[in-house]
Amino acid sequence: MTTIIQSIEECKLLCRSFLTINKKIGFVPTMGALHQGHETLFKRSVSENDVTIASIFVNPTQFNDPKDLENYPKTFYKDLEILNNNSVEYLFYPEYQDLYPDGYTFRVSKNKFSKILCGSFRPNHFDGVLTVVLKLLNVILPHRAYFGEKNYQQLKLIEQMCKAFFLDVERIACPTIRDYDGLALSSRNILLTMDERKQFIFQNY
Ligand SMILES: Nc1ncnc2c1ncn2[C@@H]1O[C@H](COP(=O)(O)OP(=O)(O)OP(=O)(O)O)[C@@H](O)[C@H]1O
Ligand SMILES: CC(C)(CO)[C@@H](O)C(=O)[O-]
Ligand code: BAL
Repeated sequence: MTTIIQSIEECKLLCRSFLTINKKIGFVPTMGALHQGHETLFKRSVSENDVTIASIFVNPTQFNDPKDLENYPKTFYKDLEILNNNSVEYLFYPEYQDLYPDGYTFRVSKNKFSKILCGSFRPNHFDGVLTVVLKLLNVILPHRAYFGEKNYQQLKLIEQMCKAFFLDVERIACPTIRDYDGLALSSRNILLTMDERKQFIFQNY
């Protein structure tokens, strides 16, 4: 059974207790609405570590469009079933106030590479991503953290941040899992109309 942890303090205590007995922690950060793409990250972490912790947190600071944040799919009970079925031991499920006691006055800011590609049409998106990932890594102190290659720019920026701040975590890049028609699996796909879906498949190739 996956155990849900909401408090930062409880999560820190638990993770540090694993470290003192030399247990390797694998961490898979997500925004929920889990699918088979996420499942490959869970499976890999479970097979490579003593304990796996997933997080679900729809991080408001990485959304530049309030409608996108409002419409982001939420499927908590199905997510819990997926975590259980994949033998993920812990779900870290914090609230905004817990993760941002400073009200986002402190942040990780990356110039240059965060401003191009995806970052050019989602202003400040990657500052929000990097800030929340740094917070989560500091709470959990995992040996390994798992990220999808689907979000390639995100993956590269997280790798650069870990190097810049001397974080010990090993970053594991996982291949993109696609749907029957070739479209990369994505939590937001359930919001697409058939026409939008066809257009995205076309853009994929
Ligand atoms: N199809 C996929 N294959 C492999 N990894 C994936 C896939 N989709 C997402 N991931 C990875 O899972 C992690 C959590 O991603 P997230 O919860 O944002 O889901 P998402 O499907 O990318 O959602 P969105 O609709 O926001 O793009 C990220 O590291 C992401 O790269
Ligand atoms: C890494 C992440 C969990 C940070 O909110 C998010 O950007 C995601 O799910 O890709
Ligand atoms: N998986 C990417 C996170 C985002 O779109 O905000």
